[in-house]
Amino acid sequence: MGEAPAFFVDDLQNEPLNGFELKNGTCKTNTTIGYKTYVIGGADDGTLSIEVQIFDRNRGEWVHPTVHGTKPMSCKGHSAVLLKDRILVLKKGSKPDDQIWFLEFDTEYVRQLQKNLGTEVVAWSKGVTGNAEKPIVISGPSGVGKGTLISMLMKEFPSMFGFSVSHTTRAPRNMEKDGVHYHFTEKCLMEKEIKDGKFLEFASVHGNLYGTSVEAVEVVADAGKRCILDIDVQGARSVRASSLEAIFIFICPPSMEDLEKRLRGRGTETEEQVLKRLRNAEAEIKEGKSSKIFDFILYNDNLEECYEKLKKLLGLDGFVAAAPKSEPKEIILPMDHSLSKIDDKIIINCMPSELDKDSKNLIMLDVSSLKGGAPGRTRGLDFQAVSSFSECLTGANQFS
Ligand SMILES: Nc1ncnc2c1ncn2[C@@H]1O[C@H](COP(=O)(O)OP(=O)(O)OP(=O)(O)O)[C@@H](O)[C@H]1O
Ligand SMILES: Nc1nc2c(ncn2[C@@H]2O[C@H](COP(=O)(O)O)[C@@H](O)[C@H]2O)c(=O)[nH]1
Repeated sequence: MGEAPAFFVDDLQNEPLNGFELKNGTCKTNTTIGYKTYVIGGADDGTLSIEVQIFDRNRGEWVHPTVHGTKPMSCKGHSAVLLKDRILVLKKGSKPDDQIWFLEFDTEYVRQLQKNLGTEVVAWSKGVTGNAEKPIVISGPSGVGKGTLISMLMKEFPSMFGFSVSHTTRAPRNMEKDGVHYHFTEKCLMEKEIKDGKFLEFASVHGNLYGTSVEAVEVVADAGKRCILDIDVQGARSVRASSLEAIFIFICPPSMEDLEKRLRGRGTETEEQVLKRLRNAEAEIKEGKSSKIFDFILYNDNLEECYEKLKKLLGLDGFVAAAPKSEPKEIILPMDHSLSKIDDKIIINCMPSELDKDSKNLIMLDVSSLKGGAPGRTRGLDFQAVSSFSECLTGANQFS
């Protein structure tokens, strides 16, 4: 706390409008919520970095918040709009997939962090159009055939599913590739990243640390695919308790003897590791069958039959691959724009030149169905091009 020489207290005490750019050239915006003013932006050193400072009006002093989530890259300026629990930040002159960001100040995630850390916290999350399909969590004892079933699904439906690449501290097996099968990492590094909030879940499994990073799940959804997680029962329990809505499937072996045969047959573990995995399997099967974590239990006796059942419960039996999905809507926000807000709709006035004044010059950004947020993406944004403010209220014209 204390001084923040790059910012101008006088400007703030004159109470400029929310989202107003404080000073030409510095490209900062300020947004006042109660007695706090959130100042977003940075000094113009060629590229404008996006920093966050809070001015506490009661105390008359600056607060340097703990900033979580992935921070937006520098840009040529931005606009800011106050929403219920976050500030919408529109970056100017950025690529379509990098122009909408949210600075969360009162979401569940931020409130929890504030409670744990006892400091002022804000968190960044990137805005994404459209929604992600519910991820699929697949659990079961080691050697039951989870990986085999997932590979079959990914091979038959390559454009539909994507695999969540976990982090692990175990050593790679012969054919395993870093970044494909796992992100192979060091224990101390993974522990630090867990502390930094980068993981959706993690667990100690058979003597090694495994975990699903938030990013691992988000990149699959960014690619328009449905994410599949292959994680143990502890991890499934953590995901069940998280805000991620998913379908939970437990794969059971027909018998312990079959499981042992499969594990030994795979030939990837030492005798000591095989015994450890088999010991853990008994407790996992008990929990998988009895706990309320899983929506479905599948017995993997005959592989083909089990695969057919898996496809059936995912609604894929008799599925004929459809034409590829249309590309997501892409718009580029012009540098020169002004903003208005009507309920959950942000109207971006693109200020057309005289030459193209007949064209639609308003973009409506609908923020009524936002989902998710830090430490992942904020999804559910929708754009429409409109030609008048009254059209924004009816939402008649789809952006094309
Ligand atoms: N229904 C089945 N019948 C016989 N063998 C099977 C069946 N399903 C899988 N297997 C074989 O069992 C072995 C273990 O399968 P897989 O590696 O898919 O297990 P997993 O559950 O992913 O294990 P882990 O959790 O250790 O990664 C493999 O050699 C695989 O070919
Ligand atoms: N909780 C988590 N468990 C995970 C994750 N990734 C894999 N696993 C589970 O670990 C065991 C062993 O896997 P192996 O590749 O060493 O045979 C298996 O049950 C996996 O499901 C994770 O990110 N989190």
